[in-house]
Amino acid sequence: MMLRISDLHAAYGKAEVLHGIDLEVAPGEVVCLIGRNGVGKSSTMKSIVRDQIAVTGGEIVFDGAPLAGMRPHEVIRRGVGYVPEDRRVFASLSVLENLNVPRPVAAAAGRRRWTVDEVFRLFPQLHDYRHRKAGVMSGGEQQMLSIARSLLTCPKLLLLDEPHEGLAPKIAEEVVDAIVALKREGVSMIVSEQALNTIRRCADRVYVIDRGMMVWNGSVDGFYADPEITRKYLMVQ
Ligand SMILES: Nc1ncnc2c1ncn2[C@@H]1O[C@H](COP(=O)(O)OP(=O)(O)OP(=O)(O)O)[C@@H](O)[C@H]1O
Repeated sequence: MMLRISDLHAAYGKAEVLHGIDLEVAPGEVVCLIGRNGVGKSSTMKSIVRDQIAVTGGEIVFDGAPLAGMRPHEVIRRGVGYVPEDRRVFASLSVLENLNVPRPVAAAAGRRRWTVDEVFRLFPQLHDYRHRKAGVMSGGEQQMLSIARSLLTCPKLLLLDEPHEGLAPKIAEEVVDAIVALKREGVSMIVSEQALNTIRRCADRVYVIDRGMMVWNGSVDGFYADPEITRKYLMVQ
C-alpha cells in the first residue's frame, strides 16, 4: 500500500473531530473522499501532513514508514504533495515565482521528477500567464497553480482538498482533466469532494465520511448502485 490509515483519531485542541478513520491507497490509485461540509475530509488530509491538527490515536503509514512525529515539511519531503482547500498561492508573486518557491527535490528511487517546464506542459495556461501575479488570476487558474507547485515536490501521493470548490463547471472539468493526466503518470491521489459528479471520470474507489467516521467504502460503481448512500450521507438534511 502507498498509504494506510488505521483507526485515526485527531483533534483541534480538546475537540476530537476524527473518531477512528481507516483508509488505504494503493500505488497509482485515485481515491475519492466524499462527505458533507464539516464532516472531517480536510481534517483527514491535515492529519496526514500534520498541518494544524493533532493526531491523538491510530497510525498513518506512508510508503512503508509510519509518519508519527514528523513535521509537515518532512512528510512532504518523503513524497506527500498537499493542495489545501484555500490553495495558498502567493498573491503578490507571479506564477513563475510561485513555482520557484518549492526547493528542488533530488531524484529519489521510485519518484517521478517534475520540472517547471513539465508542469507548464500539463497546464499550458500557466505558461501563458507565467509573468502574471497569482492574486489576479481566477479561482481555477489558482487551483492549477497550487497543483503545479505541489508537483514540484515530486509527490508519490497527492492530496487534493476539494479542488473543484467554487469553480465553474467547465473549469472544474479542466481540473479533472489534470487529475486524469496525473493518474496516467502514476501519481496516487486522494481527492476530497462534497459530491461525486466531477470525479466520476478518474476515481478508482470511494470513501464516504460522516461526522468524523468512515461510513462506507467501495467502488465508484458500487457507490452509484446504492442511492441510499447519497441520501443518507451526502444530501443536506
Ligand atoms: N482549525 C480548527 N479548529 C477547530 N475546529 C476545526 C478547525 N478546522 C475544522 N474544525 C472542525 O472540525 C470538523 C471537521 O472539519 P473539516 O474541515 O475537516 O471538514 P470537511 O469535511 O473538510 O468540510 P469542509 O467542506 O468544510 O472542508 C468541523 O466540525 C469543523 O468545524
